[in-house]
Amino acid sequence: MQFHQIEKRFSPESLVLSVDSLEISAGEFVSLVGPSGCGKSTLLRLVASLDSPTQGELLLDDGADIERAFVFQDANLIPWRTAWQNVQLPLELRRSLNSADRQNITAALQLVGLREEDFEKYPRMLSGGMRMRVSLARALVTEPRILLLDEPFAALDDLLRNQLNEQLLEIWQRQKWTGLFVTHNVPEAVFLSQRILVMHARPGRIVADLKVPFEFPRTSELRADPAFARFCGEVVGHLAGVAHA
Ligand SMILES: Nc1ncnc2c1ncn2[C@@H]1O[C@H](COP(=O)(O)OP(=O)(O)OP(=O)(O)O)[C@@H](O)[C@H]1O
Repeated sequence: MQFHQIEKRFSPESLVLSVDSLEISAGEFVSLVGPSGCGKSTLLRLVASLDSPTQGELLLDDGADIERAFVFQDANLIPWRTAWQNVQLPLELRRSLNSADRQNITAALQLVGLREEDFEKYPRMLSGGMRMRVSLARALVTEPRILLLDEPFAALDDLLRNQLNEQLLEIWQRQKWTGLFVTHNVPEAVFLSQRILVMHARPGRIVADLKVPFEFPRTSELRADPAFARFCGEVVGHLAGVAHA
């Protein structure tokens, strides 16, 4: 994925996002961190083609038709559909379901850690963490090559967030989609990513592009490693630089 001289304005006088040059390799896991309003969600929406740049060129590998899926902070499940039926939705919007689709729905729900007894439950019967798992399964069932995640775990407690981070990484290592992950949580960005883009507001732009120096697979022990804390400190330093710039 390549950004060339990208600008996004919602009105002529307000430059919301400006990215001169950025390249993200296929299969890379990249996090975006930065203060509120610096354009993180806008950048994701441009990649998803939910919005278009005012200027510049955004090239996606395999062209504009590349399969993309979005996961938001709110699970956005349909209340009158079961977990299984929610995951079914993006497939049924495209075609009538075949038996391979049915297997894929079950596989996606299992992949995110849902038990079979939960498949037939309605969203109100599921915990916040389980709802987010269903939301993730609904994105994965379309077999995206690019997965866009906008603060998906922000509403969850730390323990659950850590657990979902570990599971998300396992899934990524198996499927190797390109991951773009927005978070305000620096340890989460460090734990998940190969690379962190630190952004600055007004206009939104990338001020640091940091390679995360930890090998995969990553396990929960990494969070207790002093090198992990040091690197988080480095990212926070860049953010603080952003805050005081
Ligand atoms: N549809 C829109 N119309 C007008 N302005 C918009 C629109 N969408 C976003 N903006 C503005 O663009 C800027 C960037 O918004 P964006 O949501 O991308 O920031 P963000 O970094 O994701 O913020 P947060 O961390 O708070 O979610 C903000 O000033 C916002 O008000």
